[in-house]
Amino acid sequence: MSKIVIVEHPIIKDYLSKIRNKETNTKEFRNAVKQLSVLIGYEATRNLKTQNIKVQTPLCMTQCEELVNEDITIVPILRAGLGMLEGMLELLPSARVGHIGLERNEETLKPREYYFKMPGNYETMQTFVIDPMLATGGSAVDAIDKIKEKGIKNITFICVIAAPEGVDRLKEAHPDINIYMGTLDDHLNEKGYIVPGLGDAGDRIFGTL
Ligand SMILES: O=P(O)(O)OC[C@H]1O[C@H](OP(=O)(O)OP(=O)(O)O)[C@H](O)[C@@H]1O
Ligand SMILES: O=c1cc[nH]c(=O)[nH]1
Ligand SMILES: [Mg+2]
Repeated sequence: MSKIVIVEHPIIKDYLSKIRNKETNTKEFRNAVKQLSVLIGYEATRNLKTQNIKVQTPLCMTQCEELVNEDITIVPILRAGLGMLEGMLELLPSARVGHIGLERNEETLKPREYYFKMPGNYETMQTFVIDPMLATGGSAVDAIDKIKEKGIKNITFICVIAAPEGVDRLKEAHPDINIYMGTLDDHLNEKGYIVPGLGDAGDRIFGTL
């Protein structure tokens, strides 16, 4: 069963109000998405393994914990997922990066794949798939289908805003995937946009309005 986590925090709420606001410019929008990625990603990486190490402080030897050097890959769904990459790499600076290019057809709302590149060691790899928006869920389901085809099993999906329709579709298609989000919105409109949402995340991150 999928674990569905809405990461509740006053700083997340504050950044969400910035990205929802249609007056927020590209620079501020990009920065807010990056900060949200760090805050949501922090929670999504809570179960990473640590190992004991001894550290000499200026006063004495002490027992500490460091991250186990696991094979971690962050997978942004292009384009908008790229807006979350910098924040995730701040948390996991040694992670590798895979890319999946998907674009929703405005009429059918079905995603079209135009790029796919994943680093190797699929059996042991732990992946974090990132995309600010989970709307119908079509893009996330397709991206995770493709990742699983490579034999990758350990997958977490992280988004900023999700619609109930997308969460239901993703957890039904991939019940083994945990989903982390900054907020769960109300519904999708007739054009497949999340309401209240923020509009088109890719356009707002890259200034292609
Ligand atoms: O859940 P879904 O209904 O599939 O919608 C969500 C997808 O739509 C957006 O990407 P878009 O297709 O606009 O591409 P872009 O990132 O290049 O703007 C968003 O970043 C997701 O990938
Ligand atoms: O509201 C939405 C839905 C899909 N993609 C977006 O960027 N925004
Ligand atoms: Mg878009």
